[in-house]
Amino acid sequence: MTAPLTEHTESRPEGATPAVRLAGVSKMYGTGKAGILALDNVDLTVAQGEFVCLLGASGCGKSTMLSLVAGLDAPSAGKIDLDGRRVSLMFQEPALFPWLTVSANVEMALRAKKLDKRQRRASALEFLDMVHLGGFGDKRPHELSGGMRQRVALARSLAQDSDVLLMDEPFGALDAMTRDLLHDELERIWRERTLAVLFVTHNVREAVRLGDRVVLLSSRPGKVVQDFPVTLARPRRTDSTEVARIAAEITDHLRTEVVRHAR
Ligand SMILES: Nc1ncnc2c1ncn2[C@@H]1O[C@H](COP(=O)(O)OP(=O)(O)OP(=O)(O)O)[C@@H](O)[C@H]1O
Repeated sequence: MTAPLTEHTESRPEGATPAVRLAGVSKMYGTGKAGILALDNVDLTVAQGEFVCLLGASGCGKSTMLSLVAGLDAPSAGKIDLDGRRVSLMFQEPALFPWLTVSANVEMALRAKKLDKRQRRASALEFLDMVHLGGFGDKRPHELSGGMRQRVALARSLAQDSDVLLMDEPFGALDAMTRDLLHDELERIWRERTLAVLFVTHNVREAVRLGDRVVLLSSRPGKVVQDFPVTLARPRRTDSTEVARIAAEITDHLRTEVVRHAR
């Protein structure tokens, strides 16, 4: 096993404003003998403007963590503090309404705002422009490619005006080329809007391509075991030797966690 890149001490930049704080968070599904402890005493902070990628074996509680931060479920113990920030969640499946146009799908996210119909439409088109889908507003989802549909989902997430973007393997179903393009777009938007991003992936290179930090969870119950700061200059390339080198080191640690679970 290679030496750790860093032990698990939080590598968040000093003085940065915390956007998401998990303190001693545990999640138990069910009770008694049949209960499943999905997360165990997790401490994690994501700063505003920080991009954090979460890696871990299948079933270690990554999606559980996102759903707790999104407020879809409550922790069994511990505290999650967002300090009033708005959160949006994006999944591997874009989950668009097939009977609505692309623009109307994004407009759905704008309904909470006090905008009239015309303003909503104009705003939706701006968000579609942001993800390079200007001109596709009147199409239906089935007329778009998988990558374009994920762009619509991203536009819809951004339209929610959130400060925190939670992404659960959002590009997992896409081909490598499309994924690369979406990495570039996501990185640009993240920077422009100073978002805090918590991004779940199984793809170690993707984590190193995107993350300011890569956080490794143990096998179930998920605990933060290591926190790898990635200080490579941006934009990075998934196929660069530097990304590959760091990804290989992190993969060694991930493999140790996966093997521990398999025993
Ligand atoms: N609603 C639920 N009820 C009961 N158990 C659940 C529920 N949601 C998740 N679990 C269990 O909690 C554990 C963590 O699941 P979770 O989906 O968070 O893991 P994950 O790391 O996202 O997995 P994967 O990488 O395979 O998507 C798993 O054992 C799962 O079976």
